[in-house]
Amino acid sequence: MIPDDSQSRYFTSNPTPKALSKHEALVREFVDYHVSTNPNTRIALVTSGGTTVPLENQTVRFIDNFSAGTRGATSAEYFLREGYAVIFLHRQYSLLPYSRHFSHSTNCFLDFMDESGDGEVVVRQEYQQKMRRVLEEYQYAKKNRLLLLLPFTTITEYLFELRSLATLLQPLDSRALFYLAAAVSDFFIPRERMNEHKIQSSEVENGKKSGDGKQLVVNLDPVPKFLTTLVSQWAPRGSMIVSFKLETDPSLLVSKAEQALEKYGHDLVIGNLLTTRKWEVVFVTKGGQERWVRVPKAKRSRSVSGIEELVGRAEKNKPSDEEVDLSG
Ligand SMILES: CC(C)(COP(=O)(O)O)[C@@H](O)C(=O)NCCC(=O)N[C@@H](CSSC[C@H](N)C(=O)O)C(=O)O
Repeated sequence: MIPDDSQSRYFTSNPTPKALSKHEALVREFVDYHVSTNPNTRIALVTSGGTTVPLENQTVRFIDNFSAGTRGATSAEYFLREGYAVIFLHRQYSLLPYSRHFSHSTNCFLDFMDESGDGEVVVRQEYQQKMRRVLEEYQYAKKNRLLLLLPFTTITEYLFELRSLATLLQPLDSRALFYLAAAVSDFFIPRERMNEHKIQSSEVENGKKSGDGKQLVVNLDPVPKFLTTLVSQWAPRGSMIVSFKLETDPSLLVSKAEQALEKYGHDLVIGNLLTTRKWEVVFVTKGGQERWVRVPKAKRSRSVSGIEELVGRAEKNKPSDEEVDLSG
């Protein structure tokens, strides 16, 4: 399928991200290393966090979204535990695998530390077991080069990276898996309509930036639908592609997930609602099958990634039918 004009135009009218060539070199080395050390190696490209839409080329203001990267960071840990090597394409400064347990403002690492009797700084007794587990997994991933962290910020950086990384994973065929948990902007300002410099409030006040009143009017275009091209061109033949569908209206979720599956022709859509995303997801597959997966009420303080069942599906095509407890 030839990418439609809007997609081609998107890549030709937006500058290639400065970090792209460095990231491509890192991915080539990562893939070569794992394929040479284990020909059966499986690599998951996990995207995580929210993309921004700049309002000015020299960006002072941008449109962002709510995503903190919990889904992606949590799921990446499960992929690593399942033996995948993981390329973690994430929003810069969003949550990361392993450090997510201790980095957020609600989980500040200093709250896990204390001063021992002889003045040494130590991990408090009640956190020793958890910290040890996370530290061991982190050190194992690092020692075996299983986790490659690549940051993005804007929607443009994300889409350029997604196209390049998918193409670089081609040699892996069915050993590649795409887990698209990033919250991707649906609207953007085309470069030709983008202010170069900071929008001056004085321009808005004297009506230069709006129709009649003193509002700042911003006209956004829809981001071209790249999932089609990812599925039909960029991604390796036989790779498993999982996207997420986010809604706020429960009555839309399953049907929109089914429409996405129909439209893009990939393997699985994991649907989630903004308000309940941390403890329930719905797996929607071809043929309109839907399975809700929920974290039991008693464990809802921890996020759900849905990954065990997903990996089960990836490995065996279908998980067993019983309800699963997926507290992350
Ligand atoms: C972002 C969350 C909700 C996780 O939240 P945190 O744990 O706080 O990070 C994630 O689970 C999710 O739904 N991610 C996907 C959200 C999203 O943008 N989905 C797109 C589909 S994939 S983006 C592809 C693009 N729009 C296209 O169609 O080509 C959509 O709903 O439309």
